[in-house]
Parts: sequence; structure tokens; C-alpha cells
Amino acid sequence: MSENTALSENTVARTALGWLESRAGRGLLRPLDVALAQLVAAHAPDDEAVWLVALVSYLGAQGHVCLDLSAPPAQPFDSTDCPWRPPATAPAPDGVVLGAPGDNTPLIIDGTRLYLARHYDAEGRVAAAVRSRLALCDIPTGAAGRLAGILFPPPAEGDIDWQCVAAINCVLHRFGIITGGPGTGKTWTVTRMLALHLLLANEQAPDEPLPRIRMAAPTGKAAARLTESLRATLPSLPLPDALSAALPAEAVTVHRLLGAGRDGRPRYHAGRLLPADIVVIDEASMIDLGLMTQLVAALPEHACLYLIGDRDQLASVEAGSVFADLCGQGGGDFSPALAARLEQEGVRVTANNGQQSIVDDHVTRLARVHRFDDASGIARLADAVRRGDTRAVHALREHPPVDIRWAAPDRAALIQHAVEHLTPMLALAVEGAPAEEVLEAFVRFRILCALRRGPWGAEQINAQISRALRRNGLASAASWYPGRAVLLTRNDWSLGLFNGDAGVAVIDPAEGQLKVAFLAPDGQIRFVPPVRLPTFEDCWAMTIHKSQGSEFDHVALVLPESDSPVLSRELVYTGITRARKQLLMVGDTRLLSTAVQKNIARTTGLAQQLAVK
Ligand SMILES: Nc1ncnc2c1ncn2[C@@H]1O[C@H](COP(=O)(O)OP(=O)(O)OP(=O)(O)O)[C@@H](O)[C@H]1O
Repeated sequence: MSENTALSENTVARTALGWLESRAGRGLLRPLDVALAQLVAAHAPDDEAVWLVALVSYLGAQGHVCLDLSAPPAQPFDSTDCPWRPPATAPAPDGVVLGAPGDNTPLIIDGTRLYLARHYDAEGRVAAAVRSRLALCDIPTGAAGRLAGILFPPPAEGDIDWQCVAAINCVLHRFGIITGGPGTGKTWTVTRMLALHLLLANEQAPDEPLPRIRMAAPTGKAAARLTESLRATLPSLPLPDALSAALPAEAVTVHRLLGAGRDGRPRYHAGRLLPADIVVIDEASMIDLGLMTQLVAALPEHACLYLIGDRDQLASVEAGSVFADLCGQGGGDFSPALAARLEQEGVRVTANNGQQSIVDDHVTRLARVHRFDDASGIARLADAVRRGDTRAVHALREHPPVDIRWAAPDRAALIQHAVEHLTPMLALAVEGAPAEEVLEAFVRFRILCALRRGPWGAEQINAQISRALRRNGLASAASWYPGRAVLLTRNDWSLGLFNGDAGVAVIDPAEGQLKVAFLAPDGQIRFVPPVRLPTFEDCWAMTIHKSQGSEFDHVALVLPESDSPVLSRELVYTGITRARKQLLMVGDTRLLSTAVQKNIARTTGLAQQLAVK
């Protein structure tokens, strides 16, 4: 029997496909969701699998790695005209479309969680890579603590230096996580943690080569910030030159680390492992399940993996919330066994048996902010939002600290504010100032919008600012003028430029022509002729999503006019924490309260895979 005959005889599947196609026609499902359903319909013994595959595929596009049948999220299949509802309990595997773990079927059911096989496999690989790195390393007792004394000043009596704890906890294991908000000294800690690794390696095996260390971040911008931070920190490390030389002076993007070529395919993978002994990934919250799977596949078994990030930030754009899942509830007390080991290393922490995940002991949370002074309103507001404490948010609205201003949604005032703050950067570009200076001025101010579309979305605000700049004589009528800021919306592997990279048009000193300047991850500036750019948009305002991994001195954070599914605590927290010195909050305060109370959880199974049994 041909597939077509099977399909035409399966009248129930026809009903399902008809409904799915109509939804796709209205843009409520992706063509891909329907295509997968069609593929399955040709083989499925009944229509249930057809519906399920479309739903799980749809949820994947919403960031969910799987469907938890015991708590299905809201989705288009909830509409009254849908003849089907997801089952409340797990359907029995049919061995053709729906399989148990280990089966070679397009859908896998594990307990109440239903996956596309590819996602199930990816989660399993990440969990296995983490699990295989949790044992204590073979380091003589007391050595890590003793050598940490060279790198960390002794804490005040009765104080715990969590930065030192994080460094020791990392070097004791081949897997570690350091999480904390902005300015909590994560990068500062990481460089000392790596220095501690080198001191230990040098003491234990002075004749062996030092460990090969690589540092990477998900975006070019984040990698450039990390490079800058590394260069600022390295000179202050009390290390002999031979050891200092083994510390990386620059970070690369994770794609570069994996040697992704023009087609995006990695050069390093399970068949050709990354030549590294220690790998550190910064801004790890931005890494999606797919990229994390590629990374762990390319990692040699003996290599250490350390993830650094802020667990309270938005999850990756693509499916999964790997970093938050791995952090779990960790970052509090350690198990009695680890606390005992840390005490042998000279640090005393409180012990508790409440670990929910086998990863909990590997997570160290930094809470003390080093960058801002204690009075920083931005840090306090970020913390209130992180905790979902609307009262504290309200108090900061009633009595605004010096670094926060609140404004009602007044469009003319916002555009005027933007023009004032962009003027110095545009003036520098017109004068032909060096690209470094123009790019530096460019990160002094940014409007961050919760949404892309709509009256208060980045698209419309960008268009209005461009018009206002022209009206004010700051921009010429030509499409390209010095100071025009753009955000790339597509990768261009041949240019080494990526979706989300922002650049500014400047006069190239070598040729005297207008080129767009980008800061590369290695800290160098790249000049690209405008005609060579992949697709882009204006970058006076950008969405909070796109701003991940970047920081600006002054941020104007713009809320939409009404609630939206994407408006959440994580989104607002991420937006606020992009601001270094000044924050202008624009929008309705009630909407802010709604957002702060809304936690967006993605359905994934990684935490369950790593749960303490
Ligand atoms: N223990 C410390 N003593 C002195 N200065 C510190 C200490 N820890 C961090 N700093 C300084 O505080 C600032 C912020 O630290 P760092 O950049 O490491 O934070 P971060 O958590 O990585 O921030 P972000 O996530 O925003 O990049 C830096 O200037 C750093 O040199």
C-alpha cells in the first residue's frame, strides 16, 4: 500500500491535517509543524500521533523542549473549534511514531513528557556530559584552598568570600556554574579560578604542559565584552609570567570555538574533539539546547566545563532553558560532603541536605555587587524584579533613586530624549572621530523595547527617531550617513558578522569612505562597506531580546501599551540589567507589576534528568 493510499484511507488524519493546515494558513502554526504532521500521518496507526507531533513541534518554536502532558501550556489547540485535546495521561508507545526512550521513533514519551526525538536526544546528551563531570577531581586535600590564598584576599572575620568559594568549587570538579547578576564579579572570579587551575597544575605536574584554556560567549558582542574584561583583569593577577601566558587574552564566540565554517557546520564534534582542557562559557543563559549539545559533543571527556551567567535572565532565543535548568535551585547551601571538603580547603560554608539536583553542589551564586556602589537603584530595582517583589518595585517608583527615572508613555518626550542622547555620537561620527570613539559613544545610550512590533515596539520607535534625526539636521536624507547605527538581522559567515551584531557608519580612516564599523570579539574593529552588509535594521532602539549580552551606560526601557505573552519578569529583569549608570523606565506602572509577577517557564526535562533520586 502506498503512503498516499494509507493517508487517503485515514479519514481521521485528514480531519487533523485539515485543521492544522487552516491554522497554518492563519499564521497560528508554522508550515514546518504541518509538514511534520503530514509526514507522520503517512505512517501513524491513528490520528493521535498526528496531532501530538504538530503540537510538540509548535511548542518547540515557543521555546519548550517538550510537552508535559500533566501540565500542558496554553496553545492554539485549546481553541473551541479544535476537535482534539491533548491526552491527560501518557499515550502508550506504538513503536512506529510514538516510542519509549531508546526507540527509533519521531516522538519519544518519557513519563508524562513528550518530545521530538531530536530534542530528547539532545537533552540526554547534555545531561550525560554534565553527569560525567561531577566527581571530585584528584587534587591533594588543602592544595586548592592554600593556592587560592595567593589570589584572593582573606575575608573579614566571619565573612564568606563567595568568589573564592566559587573558584575552589570549580577547580575541585570538571563541571561548575557561577551565576550572579551584573557586576557581581563573575568575570573577575573566573580569571582567578583559571589562575588557580594553572597554579595547581604547575604544582602537581611541573614538567607537563599547562592546561589549554578556551573562553567563549554566545554572541560577538558578549565575547568582545569578555575580551575587554579579561584584558583589564589579567595584569592584576599575582601569577608568574609563564602561567599568565597560559590564560586566554581573548574570548571568541561559541560558534568560532567550535570552528563553525561558512555553512555553519562545526569543525569540532564528537569525531574531532576540541583541543582544549578547560572551557569557560560566559553569558551561558543565551545558549540554547542545540548549541549546548554541539558544545558538549566536541568536548574531550577529560575537559572541564564551566558555565558563567545570570540565571534570572531571559532564556535562549531557541528552544530550551539549559542554563536555568542546570542552575535549578542551586547556589545556596552545599551538601554536607562538599561543605566538609571546602572546610579542608579553608572555607567554611553552611551545609544542608536539601539538594534537589545532582548539579546543585556545582552551582555557586554571587550576590554581592562590586560594580555599582551599594546605593545603586538599578541594582535594587533589578533585585526586586528578580524576586517578583512588586512592593519593592513600587517603593522605588515612589522614591526614585538618583539613577532611575520613571516616565509616562509620552512619545514626543521619548523621541526628544533619544535625540539628545544620540547627538554626541552622531557629532563624533560626522567629525570623523576614530571608530573606537564613535563605538564607545554608541554604547552610552540605547532604547530597549519589550516588543518589536506595535506602537511602542522597536520598529516604530526606530522609524520615528530616524525622522527626528533628519528633522534636526543630525542625519542626512541619504540612506547612509556618518553615525547611522544598524543591527544585523542575519548571519554572514564570510564576513564573520552575526545576527544581533550592531555597528555604526563611520568614515574609514584608510580610504576616507563611509564604512560600517563593528567591534569584533577580539577587541579589534572591522570596517564593512554598507553594500556588503547582510540584512539589517536601524539600531537606535532594539528589543530587549536582542540586547542580551550587551550593556549600555544609559538605558531607556520601554514597555508596550498593553500586556503581551512575551512580557515577563525575565524580560524586564534582562532589560534593567543592561543599564550601567542610568535607567529611564517608560510605560504604565500597572503593566510593570503584571510583568514582574509573570514568570515564563519553559517545559524541559533536563532538571528531571538530573534530579536527586
Ligand atoms: N573582589 C573584587 N575586588 C575588587 N574588585 C572587584 C571584585 N570583584 C569584582 N570586581 C570589580 O567589579 C567589576 C565587575 O566585575 P565583573 O565584570 O567580574 O562582574 P560580572 O559579574 O562579570 O559582570 P557582568 O555580568 O555585568 O559582565 C569589575 O570592575 C571588577 O574588576
